[in-house]
Amino acid sequence: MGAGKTTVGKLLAKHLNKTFFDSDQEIERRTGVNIPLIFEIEGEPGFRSRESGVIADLANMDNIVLATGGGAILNAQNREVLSQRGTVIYLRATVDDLWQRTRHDKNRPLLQTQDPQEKLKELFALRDPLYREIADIIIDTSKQSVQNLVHQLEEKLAQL
Ligand SMILES: Nc1ncnc2c1ncn2[C@@H]1O[C@H](COP(=O)(O)OP(=O)(O)O)[C@@H](O)[C@H]1O
Ligand SMILES: O=C(O)C1=C[C@@H](OP(=O)(O)O)[C@@H](O)[C@H](O)C1
Ligand SMILES: [Mg+2]
Repeated sequence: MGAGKTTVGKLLAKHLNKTFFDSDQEIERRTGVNIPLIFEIEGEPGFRSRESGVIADLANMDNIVLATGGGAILNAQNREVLSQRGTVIYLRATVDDLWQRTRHDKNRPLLQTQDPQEKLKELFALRDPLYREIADIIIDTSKQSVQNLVHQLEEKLAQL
């Protein structure tokens, strides 16, 4: 959360002339409600099930850039679908960057806790190895503008 998937993904799609999708936005479009309300009504398991459905559907499409939610990596089926069907980019960020980029946003239910910094630290420890497991490209986003990241990604993609 806060790595820049939605922001960088959207600009990357524009540069590559591909259609952009974001699994969270697609869930919101399909349900007509926002992510916090889905967590409130269905809990994290309900949200994860919707997320897997959306990722499986979108992975059937060609010529797209898909930004997932940060927790999509937790599910083995999602990892399998993403690695089989796509070129997986891991936008790596420090816990401090993630905190700075998410601290004023109330739309991430998992961070609405007493100690969101500790939560980000926990999630990073759990998820970093899983992202590494399927990433084709790993890019460090610290102190880099979104524009700059997109240029670097275009170069790295061309080299694959
Ligand atoms: N490289 C970056 N440098 C500075 N701010 C960034 C960078 N990438 C994203 N942001 C900002 O961080 C916030 C979270 O980005 P977002 O794209 O929603 O991340 P994610 O989808 O991975 O949770 C947004 O306000 C975005 O503008
Ligand atoms: O990391 C997570 O578990 C989540 C990340 C969010 O997406 P972003 O990574 O785009 O913030 C969103 O899917 C939901 O709040 C859960
Ligand atoms: Mg996002």
